[in-house]
Amino acid sequence: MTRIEVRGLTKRYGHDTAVDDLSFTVEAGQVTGFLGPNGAGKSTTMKMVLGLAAPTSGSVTIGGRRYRDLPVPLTEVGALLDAGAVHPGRRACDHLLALAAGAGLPRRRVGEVLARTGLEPVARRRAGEFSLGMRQRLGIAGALLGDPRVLMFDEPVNGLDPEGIRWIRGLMRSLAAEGRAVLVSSHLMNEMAQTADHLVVIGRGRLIADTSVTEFLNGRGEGAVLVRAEDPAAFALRLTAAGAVVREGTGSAVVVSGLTAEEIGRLAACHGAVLSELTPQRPSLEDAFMELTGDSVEFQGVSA
Ligand SMILES: Nc1ncnc2c1ncn2[C@@H]1O[C@H](COP(=O)(O)OP(=O)(O)OP(=O)(O)O)[C@@H](O)[C@H]1O
Repeated sequence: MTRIEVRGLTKRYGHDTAVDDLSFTVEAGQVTGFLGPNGAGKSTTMKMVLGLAAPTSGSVTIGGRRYRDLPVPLTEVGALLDAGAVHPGRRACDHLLALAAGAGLPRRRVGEVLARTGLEPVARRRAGEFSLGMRQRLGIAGALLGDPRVLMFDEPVNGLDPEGIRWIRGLMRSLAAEGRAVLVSSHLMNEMAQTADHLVVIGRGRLIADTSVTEFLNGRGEGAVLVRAEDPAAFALRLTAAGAVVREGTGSAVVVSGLTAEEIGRLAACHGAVLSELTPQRPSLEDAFMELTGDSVEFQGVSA
């Protein structure tokens, strides 16, 4: 099984450390979400996987070999780093034919990847006339050309409409189902939770979390509890006396932290309070992500 292995990877630009002693593995048959705020070092790491940037120290291998030691790289690893990197005057099919010829791949692969990415009807149009979604598909067609076992996509859903996003999600899932190792970067936790099996989270170049999505979702503790009581003011006093922190919610509801839903239910039963709602509020995925990466955000705005 071909996998990407990142070991002690470090990249410094002058005094700045973009990637800091990073180690993780991208397994075959899975979509691994590569998450981090802007400037976390995701693109730099991906460039090092592809030999486009040299590590200051550490190593990264694809199927046990460094990128530069791969005899025909396009057949081992495909990547979409920048969808804009196609000459605007080139027809989509000519762009792919040139890539195929350069890697010694048969011409039939061009037809196959055009079909897989839904670009057949526009194959003879120039890349400069393409929408962002079509350019993304063309970039992905190029990544798939050599039928590689490892695929990397840098922010593939950025700027896409819902249809484009759904298509990319489906494609990632099907590539993983074919046994390929798929690494996808994003700064959106919600997006990754819907697509990925595994998450590698980095901040300021360092590893923050390396976990399955299921583990991550289960590990998020119970947050506050939404409570709707017949007499909210009276029950709020009971809650505060029991050590809870009570905030106003929408309508007559209050948001309670410091007690579990079960404890609040018992308290209500004990005092004969009538509740019409008792709902644990799980912190959103984005909240959980912000909590994880909060200290490593490069530029923080000041809220009013
Ligand atoms: N060629 C370069 N020269 C100097 N600094 C660089 C270079 N490339 C990246 N950096 C710096 O390295 C850090 C990591 O950047 P990188 O683009 O890898 O982050 P990222 O996680 O991909 O961010 P984003 O989500 O914004 O694309 C940033 O502080 C960036 O300014």
